[in-house]
Formats: sequence, structure tokens, C-alpha cells
Amino acid sequence: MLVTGNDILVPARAGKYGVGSFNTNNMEITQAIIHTAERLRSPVMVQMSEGAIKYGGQDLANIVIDLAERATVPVALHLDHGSSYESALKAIKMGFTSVMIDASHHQFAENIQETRRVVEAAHAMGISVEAELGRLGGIEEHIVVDEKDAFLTDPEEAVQFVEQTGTDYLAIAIGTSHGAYKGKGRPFIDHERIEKIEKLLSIPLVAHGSSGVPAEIVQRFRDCGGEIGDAFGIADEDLQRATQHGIAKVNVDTDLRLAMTVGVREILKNSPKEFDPRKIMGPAREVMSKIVEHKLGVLGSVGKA
Ligand SMILES: O=C(COP(=O)(O)O)N(O)CCCCO
Ligand code: NA
Ligand SMILES: [Zn+2]
Repeated sequence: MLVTGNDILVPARAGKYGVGSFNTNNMEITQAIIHTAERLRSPVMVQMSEGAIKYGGQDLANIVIDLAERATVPVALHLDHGSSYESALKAIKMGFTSVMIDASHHQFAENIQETRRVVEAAHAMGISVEAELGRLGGIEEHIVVDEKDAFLTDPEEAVQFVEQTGTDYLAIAIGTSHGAYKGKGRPFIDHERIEKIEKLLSIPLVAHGSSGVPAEIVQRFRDCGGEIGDAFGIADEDLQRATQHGIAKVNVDTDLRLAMTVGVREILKNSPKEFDPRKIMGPAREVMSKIVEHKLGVLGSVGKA
């Protein structure tokens, strides 16, 4: 069933498990996410970035909404990294049941102002809101945040921010970053910081940049002609530990991008005569489903629906 973000994340925080929030850009990715969650009796969130909305529009949103409505587990449709009040409201009009307003690149006061506007409007329509305080490293789709500007979330500031905005859940910067290159080896996750924030805030916390970038997928990507450098993601045990300390929503995009591409590349490489779209996208859907299954296992959400 299609529900709001709060319907999924409040129980997750209380139950000390994480809920995967997976980015989608087409039907097969959406199916891999929702069908796997159903099979494993897991709540799940499907998210679309502004780039995905530009790419697939209401057509793609309707695929997600229809699968979510018919799903036998709770599913929310979430706007990822909404960059403005207008963008958040447009998403709600499209049928989204959770929206992020990412004003984390602004000064503290502006972030509060922008976030509060969205919270008031979204709450008036019964929609949940995610906001962000602190900056991840890596490339946030519309912002390049280089190392020196990336700063981790201050626990005391987070308390003020939540009190003054009313946001339902909060994305915190705790060492993760977007993309396939999260560190020179295992990225440093500031568990002390997470545990400080956990004690001060009772709302669900959000970890962005939570792809694991599994070595096996990276190797398969290279073996079928993909070019990728020294790719590292967040370690399963770091993610698992974070879900025991307040992290309830866990954003994953890169792993599904890599998985879909591996599926397609392997077919095109090994079956050069193949040009049936179902034979090309079907195996890619399988590779993605396995990635979703692994992630739900790490997050502890299996059987929670
Ligand atoms: O936090 C994430 C996902 O991060 P990751 O790149 O680790 O999958 N997102 O918000 C997805 C969009 C960012 C570009 O990938
Ligand atoms: Na988000
Ligand atoms: Zn993100």
C-alpha cells in the first residue's frame, strides 16, 4: 500500500531497523525494488531525484504509485534532494508521499527558513518531510561539495534545527558521500556523532550515500567493459551499526545504477546477437533484485511488514 514516509520511518526508528530508500529511473528498477520488498515482507521507500522527474515525469511517478498502491507491503514515494519549495510542492501534486527539501548548502538560518516553509505546506497536505543539516562530501547531484567545505552535522545545531523547522526526519552528514568513490578504502563513519545525535533527537535519522559498492559488482562491471576507478562504498557493518542508533532511512542509488549496467553490459557482451529488450532488461532486473535483497538484509527490515 502507498503510505507516507512517517508511516514507514517512525516504526523503523522505534524498531531499530533501517528502511532502504532506493532511487528509480525506470520500470525495471521500480519492479526490482518493490517486488523484492514484497517477497521479503519489508517496508521500502522508492525515491526520485529531480533528474529522474525530468527524465520520466508523471509517467514514471505513476508507475511507482501504481506498484506501491498494489504492493502487499508499505511503500512511500519520496522526492530525493528537492532543491526548492516549488519543487517539493510540484512533487506532492504529482502524488509523492514524502519530500526532501535539501537546503543544506545554505547558511543555517536560510536552511531553517526554506525547510519550515516546505514543512508547513507539506503537513497541510498530510505529507512527510526530510531535511538535511551538514554537507556530505562527494557530488550531490546539483552541488559539488569538495572536502574542505564538507562538514559533519553538529548535534546541538541539529536539535535547534528540528525544533525550528518541524521536519519529520533529518539527513545528517556523518562521513558518507554520494557516488562510487566514498573514500580511499573503507570510508570513515562517525559512529560517535551518530550516537550523540541519536540521544538528542527522537525523529528518524537519514543516511545518504549508503551504497555499499560491492567489490563483486565492481569486478563484473570491469569484466564486461565498464570503466571504474578505485570504487568503495559504506561497509555493511557500519550501516548495520548505524541502524541501531537512530538511522532509519538509508539512501541507495549507485548500487542499483551499477547493477543495472552490469546486467545490460553482460548480455550485450555475451550475446552479441541479442536485441530483444526483455532479454536485455530482464537479467538487469535480476541483478538489481539481488542487490536490493542484500541491502534489506543488512538493514534488518526483512519481515517487518
Ligand atoms: O544518498 C543518495 C544515494 O547515495 P549513493 O550514491 O551512495 O547510492 N542519494 O540521495 C541518491 C542521489 C545521489 C546520487 O547518487
Ligand atoms: Na532524500
Ligand atoms: Zn543523497
